[in-house]
Amino acid sequence: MVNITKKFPGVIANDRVSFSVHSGEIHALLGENGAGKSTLMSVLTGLYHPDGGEIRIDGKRVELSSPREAVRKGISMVHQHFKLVHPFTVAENVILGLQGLQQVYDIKTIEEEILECSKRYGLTIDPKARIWQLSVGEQQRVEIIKMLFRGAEILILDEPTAVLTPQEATELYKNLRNMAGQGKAVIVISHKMNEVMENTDNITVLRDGKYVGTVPTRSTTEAELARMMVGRDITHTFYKESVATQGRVLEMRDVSVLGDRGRMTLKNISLDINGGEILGIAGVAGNGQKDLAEAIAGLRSVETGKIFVNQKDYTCTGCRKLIDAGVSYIPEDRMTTGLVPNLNAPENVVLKSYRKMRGWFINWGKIRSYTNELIRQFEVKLAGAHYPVKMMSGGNLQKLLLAREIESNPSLIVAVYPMRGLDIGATESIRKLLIAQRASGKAVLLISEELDELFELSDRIAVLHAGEIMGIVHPAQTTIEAVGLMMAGKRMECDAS
Ligand SMILES: Nc1ncnc2c1ncn2[C@@H]1O[C@H](COP(=O)(O)OP(=O)(O)OP(=O)(O)O)[C@@H](O)[C@H]1O
Repeated sequence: MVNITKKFPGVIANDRVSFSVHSGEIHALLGENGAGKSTLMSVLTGLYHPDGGEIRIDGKRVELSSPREAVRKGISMVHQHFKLVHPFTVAENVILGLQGLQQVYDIKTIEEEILECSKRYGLTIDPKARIWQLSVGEQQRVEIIKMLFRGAEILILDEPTAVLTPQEATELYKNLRNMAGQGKAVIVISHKMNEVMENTDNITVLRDGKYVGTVPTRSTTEAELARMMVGRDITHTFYKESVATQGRVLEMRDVSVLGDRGRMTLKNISLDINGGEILGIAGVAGNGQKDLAEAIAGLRSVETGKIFVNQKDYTCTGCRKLIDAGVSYIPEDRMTTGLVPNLNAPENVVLKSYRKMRGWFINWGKIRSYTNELIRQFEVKLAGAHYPVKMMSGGNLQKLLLAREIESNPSLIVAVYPMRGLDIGATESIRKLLIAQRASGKAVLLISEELDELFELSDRIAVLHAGEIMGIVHPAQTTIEAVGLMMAGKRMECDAS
């Protein structure tokens, strides 16, 4: 890609960016939220037409006028949000969108070819399984197989490990290395420095829509990369001082909850959080974390048991009452539960509080200046104040959501993977924000897959496995390995609840 420029109203998302990738390598694309990584890859996959610059494959200039054209030229991408049809089988999903629809596909042959492909690249999958039956890691394999089936030579993955367990992430990189070994060019967008350092060959850094440089992974350091990304040193400066805990803010007693498929996904959960305390929830994704957060936020009804907030019973009262009781909720799914994609930033900011405004009409002037203040304080980059938030970059969306929830002065913050998709600078500031909330007497429930993060931030950690709490531990009195065993189903005998 040579001197690629892509402009959106008010933003130059890519400003004469050049980028090359070679067959046989895994190449990381790094940059802060909003640096222009996804835009550059959207240009490469034919989704956006660049305003300037050119793309060459094997030295020859090409026009990628549509995603289909890019696929034809051997370029495919796995997006952060998978594009699979859940009631269909793996094989049916692989066929969807294949070229030459006039051709009749024999599903048996396709299934055999999928098995062959999965063996060749180590991507174990059952071609007959339906997507909804698969774990997130398996769904990602289907997306990769789809790319390979379309003859991809350049494979792009946007934050591929954000939704994976540490074991799945290791497995994924093993597979990607295998593909690179067979001559593919692999591009990975990632915010996880250690993962990039361990698994890639070269790293290209973008900053504010501009190309900063490309460095071989083995001759760089995390500190150098951080400098390239943000233009200054990033230091881990936050200090978690001890805070005298205050009254009990959340209390759950023997709570059981039904999941979407009618199974009990939370079984007899009892836990509590005091003001001035962060309770971490550890566990492999899909072990009841989502339902736990939804039950506390009032989005999922409780089958048995009780939920108290500030000593008042809020069992099954619904989410409005819980918002009024001071429960903030940062959901995993920021685009459908957290924000309304087609509304702009001020409209999203006021969504939960407009009812409390005085008078008959909404005071948009006041809301806009409040939004501007949030944007300044949380360093959110907007696509434009009047644009729907769906046009913002993933990390900036997350920051906007966090800004709304934290600034509503809650007594309890339920944060589900709040650092997911955030760059190092933003991760650091969100960590500091959570610590500051704790210092000001708020109770925080922090759900995360990153054990390091949970150990650093939490006062206590509850480990969820198959919808049950395996134990509650103090980070200073346990090890990551012990928590890992509990995540796999080992029950802790004496706990810190
Ligand atoms: N469709 C669009 N319309 C208007 N502006 C856009 C659009 N897509 C991206 N932008 C803007 O372009 C800039 C670059 O966004 P992009 O999504 O490429 O960043 P990114 O590096 O991928 O960020 P993240 O790490 O947060 O995903 C941002 O300022 C974003 O708001």
